[in-house]
Amino acid sequence: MKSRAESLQQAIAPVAGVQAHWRDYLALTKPRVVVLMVFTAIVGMFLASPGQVPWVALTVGSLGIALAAGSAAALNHLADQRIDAIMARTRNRPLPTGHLRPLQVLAFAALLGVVGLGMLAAWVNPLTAVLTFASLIGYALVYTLYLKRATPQNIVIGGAAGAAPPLLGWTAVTGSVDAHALLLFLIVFVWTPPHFWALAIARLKDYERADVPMLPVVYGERFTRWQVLLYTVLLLAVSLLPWATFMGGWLYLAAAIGLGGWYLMLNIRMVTAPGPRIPMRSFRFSIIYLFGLFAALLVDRQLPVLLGA
Ligand code: HEM
Ligand SMILES: CC(C)=CCC/C(C)=C/CC/C(C)=C/COP(=O)(O)OP(=O)(O)O
Repeated sequence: MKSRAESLQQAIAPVAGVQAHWRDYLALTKPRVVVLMVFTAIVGMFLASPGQVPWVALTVGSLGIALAAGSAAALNHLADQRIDAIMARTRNRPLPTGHLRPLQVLAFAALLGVVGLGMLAAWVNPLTAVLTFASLIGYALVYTLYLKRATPQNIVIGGAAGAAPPLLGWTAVTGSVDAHALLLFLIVFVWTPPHFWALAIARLKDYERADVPMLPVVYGERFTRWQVLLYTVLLLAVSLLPWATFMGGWLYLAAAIGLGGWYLMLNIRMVTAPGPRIPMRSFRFSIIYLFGLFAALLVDRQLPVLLGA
């Protein structure tokens, strides 16, 4: 019979012959996703600030949000290890390959979560800490453990967690929720379904094999392609609201129309051209689109400063 210490030692030791590497820990945090999220948070901070962005919000706020999001992503790896081991796209992740053990992942997620939320509570403000905690729970528990396995609308509802960062950036500066902050949240919220469903179409076989009820698995590929197009039209309309409400100027409007027009054309081809090529292109472009749209908001706001006016 093993002692508790031996069992614990076995749970946190790497699988024989497989060395855990710092890259495995980095992979747990879904770094590229978190980078884009933090970028949207930083844009939220700039738009919330009438003058200079407060230094503490910018540095501690961004780091705290990044650590909390990384913690949520690590918990997603932990909860999804069975699914991840089945899908070709995810089977090389640190848990399915045995590079890391569940207890190591749990300890790492707890560390990131406590440090990130602690930083926000201590140096930013309680509202930002509470909303960030809600996003962490929303993604790691509500989306991953429940919605993802329960309903094809999983990412529509669960998308609220991923859409939170611009709102979190805003509250980090002002300490309160504002209609403009909710508008930034709405843009990412409406962007999420076409972002993800394009990938789900391209990786349909993976989701079927893992028995995850993603929209194309339950309602078929054709229906999902139309849903992607529908949300893209809605996104184009919603993306004009920052201009209509004077949060963005003409430069932003041009970017919203240009990027939105391109995304719309691509997703029209989504319903006219069969095969996985357009869905994969649409998924990749969704990332360029969101980055470009938020970059345009930032440049538009900072233009007078950049031009020295
Ligand atoms: C519930 C909402 C979301 C779902 C279900 C979702 C789903 C996914 C999936 C499955 C991938 C592929 C990951 C991989 O192959 O490793 C991905 C990639 C990505 N997502 Fe999302 N996403 C969501 C929200 C977001 C948000 C809010 C952002 C940023 C603001 C974002 C940014 C990205 C980026 C940058 C990538 C590319 C990552 C890479 O190349 O490694 N996603 N997303
Ligand atoms: C605190 C805060 C801002 C939290 C947000 C957390 C966060 C990192 C959200 C990311 C959304 C995402 C990549 C979902 C995919 O999960 P999936 O399980 O469907 O995809 P997978 O199959 O690639 O794991």
